[in-house]
Amino acid sequence: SQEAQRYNFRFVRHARDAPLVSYYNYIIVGGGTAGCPLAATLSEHSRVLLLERGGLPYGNRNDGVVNARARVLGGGSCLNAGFYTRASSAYVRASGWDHRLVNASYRWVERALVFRPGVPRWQCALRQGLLEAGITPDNGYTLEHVPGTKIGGTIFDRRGRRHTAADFLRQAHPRRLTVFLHATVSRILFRPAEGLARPVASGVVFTDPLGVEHHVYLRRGGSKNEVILAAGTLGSPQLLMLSGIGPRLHLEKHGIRTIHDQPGVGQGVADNPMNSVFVPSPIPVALSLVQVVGVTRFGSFIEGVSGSQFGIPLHGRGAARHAARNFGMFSPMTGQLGTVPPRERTPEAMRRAAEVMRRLDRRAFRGGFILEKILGPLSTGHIELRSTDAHANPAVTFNYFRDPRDVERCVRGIEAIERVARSRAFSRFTYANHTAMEAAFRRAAGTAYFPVNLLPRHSRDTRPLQQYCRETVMTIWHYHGGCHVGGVVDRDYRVMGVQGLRVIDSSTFKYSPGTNPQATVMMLGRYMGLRILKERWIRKGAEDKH
Ligand SMILES: Cc1cc2nc3c(=O)[nH]c(=O)nc-3n(C[C@H](O)[C@H](O)[C@H](O)COP(=O)(O)OP(=O)(O)OC[C@H]3O[C@@H](n4cnc5c(N)ncnc54)[C@H](O)[C@@H]3O)c2cc1C
Repeated sequence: SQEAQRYNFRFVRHARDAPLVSYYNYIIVGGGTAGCPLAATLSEHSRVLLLERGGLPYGNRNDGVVNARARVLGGGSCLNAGFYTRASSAYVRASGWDHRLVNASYRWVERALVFRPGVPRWQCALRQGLLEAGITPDNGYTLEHVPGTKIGGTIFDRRGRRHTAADFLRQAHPRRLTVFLHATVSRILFRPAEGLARPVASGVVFTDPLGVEHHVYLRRGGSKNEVILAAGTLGSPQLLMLSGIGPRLHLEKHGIRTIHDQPGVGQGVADNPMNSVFVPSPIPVALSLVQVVGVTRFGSFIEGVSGSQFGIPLHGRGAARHAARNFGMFSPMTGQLGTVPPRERTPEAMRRAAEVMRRLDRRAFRGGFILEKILGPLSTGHIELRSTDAHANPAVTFNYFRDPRDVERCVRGIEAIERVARSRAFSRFTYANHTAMEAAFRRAAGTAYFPVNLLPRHSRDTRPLQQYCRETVMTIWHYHGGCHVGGVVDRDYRVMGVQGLRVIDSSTFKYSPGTNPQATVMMLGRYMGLRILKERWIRKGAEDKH
């Protein structure tokens, strides 16, 4: 695309043009939120290959809880809500990170793609409502994670244009970095270590869209050369297992030869439950994604998105025809709240879903969501292979709300949302006469046909808010874990029990950092890139002296 050309991305190529065999100092699997800053940083001094199964983001306009993950250069940063906010200093301390280097890495990220949002009225009302609801102090605009209410950063610029982790590649060394797109890595290669018990990663195999296998090896002679997985929470544990690193019994079930029996791979994955309340507005509401957050002291973070009728012209000719086909964020076809499961999206299912939506009162689409995400969470699950095909999604179980403390956090979050919705500050965006509005909605074809997840109803809890939390749980797409620090990787993100292999992405987190994770995922890519380069040069200096 023109944009890619403007950025001078001559090092980005299609996998079908890749040689069948090639050699690099670092092979990074996954050009996502962590992989791009990592590749840009490592290319400052070494030959780096970045392999991404998706395509370019530029020029592209377009358990029962339905979820999504990215397949594009830039990863999750290409489809997320764009909110940018750092981890708390307690999180940084607990992670054993170097505070100074963390701050320098956050600043590097922020110089490249973080903006201060222009806050529309609905978000201003949310902010004031949060303060009225007692989520204080008012911290103004800040990227820091602090209790109270604040405006955070965004990766959308003032013109509303999204910037993504792929933008970091503008800072890469253009002759030291090679990126292959549409390159799906199917396994990591190992060679037996001479005289050592631990197997050594020696390269990877990837397939191009024609199904041709390409082998990439680490250059020999450099003991610091490495394969680094940055394939995300679902991708990295999957690839470790496909390569023989994981729970032995599970690998044997799929006929995979065990390279290293590692029971922690795929364990401890978590997805912060998100529950939201749609607040219908008597007046049209401008589109806004997350800009404001209330950081409560009871372990719940409150945010909002508004103007869900985006894509529907509010006035003018063609508005009705357009509205009949487009439900914006609710769209069964494309919207993040589309509730027809991806595999069931047949034309007939889509037609039925659209029909139900068409019967709803148009006013049902005017307003905004106030949502809450819980800290942690304490409920965790696991990832398992479904097959040995690297293109197939693994099976993921998050066990939402298994730990009752998660439910209580949700309940307190929903109570806070109710206070915000009833606040004086929010009054122009809510109906004074709630009962009349509810009756209008009930008449309009019934929202019962409009579930937000595929979970059974009324199964566990009879207390109304607890039940509301369980029944309306969605994802906020902040899933993490599966390759925990201390379980699968050590504090330097090296996979324990093997050599020459690290994992650097959201799969290493035990808890989701800050209120929203992308800032820290990007920071980690830069931070670990700098640390790996430093290790390399210290080592090289020592070797040069001998
Ligand atoms: C809809 C949505 C909304 C969100 N909103 C926000 C928000 O507002 N603020 C925020 O902070 N966070 C948000 N997040 C979360 C945030 O975007 C993620 O936590 C983050 O992107 C995870 O980064 P990652 O590097 O771990 O994985 P990813 O960014 O997903 O990168 C993994 C990459 O690896 C590639 N890959 C996987 N397997 C292979 C393979 N075998 N071979 C080659 N390539 C492979 C994938 O295609 C992908 O590009 C949101 C996420 C989503 C999905």
